[in-house]
Amino acid sequence: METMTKKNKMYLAGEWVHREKTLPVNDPQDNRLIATVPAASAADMIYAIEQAKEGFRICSEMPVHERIAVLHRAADWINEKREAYAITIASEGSKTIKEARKEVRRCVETLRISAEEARRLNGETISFDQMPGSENRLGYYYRFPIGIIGAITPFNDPLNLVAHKVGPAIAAGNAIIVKPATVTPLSALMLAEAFDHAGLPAKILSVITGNAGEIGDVLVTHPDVRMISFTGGLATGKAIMQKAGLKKMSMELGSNSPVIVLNDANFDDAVESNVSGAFWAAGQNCLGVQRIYVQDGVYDAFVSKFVERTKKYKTGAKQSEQTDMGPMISEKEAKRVEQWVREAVERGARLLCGGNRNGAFYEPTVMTDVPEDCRIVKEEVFGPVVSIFKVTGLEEAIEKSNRVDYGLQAGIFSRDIDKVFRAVRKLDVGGVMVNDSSDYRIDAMPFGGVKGSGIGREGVKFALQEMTEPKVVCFRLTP
Ligand SMILES: NC(=O)c1ccc[n+]([C@@H]2O[C@H](COP(=O)([O-])OP(=O)(O)OC[C@H]3O[C@@H](n4cnc5c(N)ncnc54)[C@H](O)[C@@H]3O)[C@@H](O)[C@H]2O)c1
Ligand SMILES: O=C[C@H](O)CS(=O)(=O)O
Repeated sequence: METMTKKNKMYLAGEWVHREKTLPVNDPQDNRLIATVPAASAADMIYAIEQAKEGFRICSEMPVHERIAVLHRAADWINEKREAYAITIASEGSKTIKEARKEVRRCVETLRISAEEARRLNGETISFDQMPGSENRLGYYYRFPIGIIGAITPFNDPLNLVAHKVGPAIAAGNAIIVKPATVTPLSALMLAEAFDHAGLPAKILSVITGNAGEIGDVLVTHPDVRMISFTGGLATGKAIMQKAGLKKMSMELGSNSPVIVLNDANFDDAVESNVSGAFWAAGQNCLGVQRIYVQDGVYDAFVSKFVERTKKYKTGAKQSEQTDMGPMISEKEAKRVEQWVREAVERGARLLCGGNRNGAFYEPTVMTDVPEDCRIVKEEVFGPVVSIFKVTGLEEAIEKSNRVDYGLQAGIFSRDIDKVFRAVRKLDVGGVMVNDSSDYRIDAMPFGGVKGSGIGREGVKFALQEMTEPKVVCFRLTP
């Protein structure tokens, strides 16, 4: 399947280049080879960084209106070819074609918001005369781009999460080098195609494919790379931070999202929202619903309805319009989830549906009575498994929600405004979705978490702030 016009090439400082050594890109559904990409060397990454120095000069000197125009042209290109982009996501990754189409729409939105935020990257005047002795001074601060940004991205949203780094970087006037997930590089390369066609000057953007250890370490440790914008697992984030040394860090890491359902919740709404939130992208979603704390007055009815609805969630071939959920990213990951579920069941958990694996496919799975010290409760499952717990009330639900070393987003279903605001204040997370599951995001909102879920925020305006620095300018006027 023709997934991109620049087959078997990577985007190195504005040039499409082959390499003799290549890596396979396989469809996780059947392991079919769909493409090969260059296995870049450490020398390639060093070259990309060298070229990015000139790229940063070029981008930082581009008038803002030119950056805005490039971002909109790239968005236009992707929108015109949206089905090809969706097919690529649904081929190299584990999303269904329906899920992939939504990611492409969001990528277009992310680039357009980046263009808008480029217009709003302003400073402020400063009243220096607030201090005695500074009566004859005036000035301001403005924000300037920080230089070369190293972006490392995960497999599960292989297009939009790359756009969340490339869009703001270019909007702010930086140069950026992307090391996409080794298993899903094609979408990132197609994003580069869009910018190439949009007329982005050479050397500003590179998308370097290859083994993380070899090229990732170079990108992370090189002194001319002034920021690492990482999205991925907690363990990888920690490893990167230890290697990086003194540079800006944006860490969008793992999660283990809780949802609270109180007795007064809109019951059917809570069921529908959390089934979708749990099994979207086969649960390989940092905002995926992993734990649901249901108040005792509606617990039995909720569990029954949730299981009934889960059993109707259709697992199958990703390219079928009737499929709700595809495979996981690999059989290895599906086996890990299978093992975590088995551990829980052996320790007394009740398996109410799912629990079966076929290759990389793992059925949507619901458990109750899961011991709280099981990995599937404490760690990030990153798979299609939900554990439902009965609670006596809001305080118990909040306390148990906060017990894990993650804090990205949570959901709460209730009509009681006082209880909702109590949860908003006390849930130790970066976002609380009220009468939505934890799996709700728009690309303009601040996005990120606390504890093991990361450092800093994405969401375009907030990424732009992280990818720039303030510079103060003060004039002393002669009396
Ligand atoms: N918080 C968020 O916004 C967000 C969004 C999506 C995914 N995630 C998280 O990402 C994880 C799933 O994605 P994944 O499996 O691709 O994560 P991962 O940590 O395995 O890999 C992420 C990226 O890091 C690279 N990498 C791995 N080891 C590296 C190293 N030593 N040096 C440099 N780069 C290295 C990988 O090649 C990949 O490009 C989950 O934990 C999920 O919660 C978080
Ligand atoms: O996997 C985590 C993603 O950031 C969530 S979303 O796809 O951006 O909503």
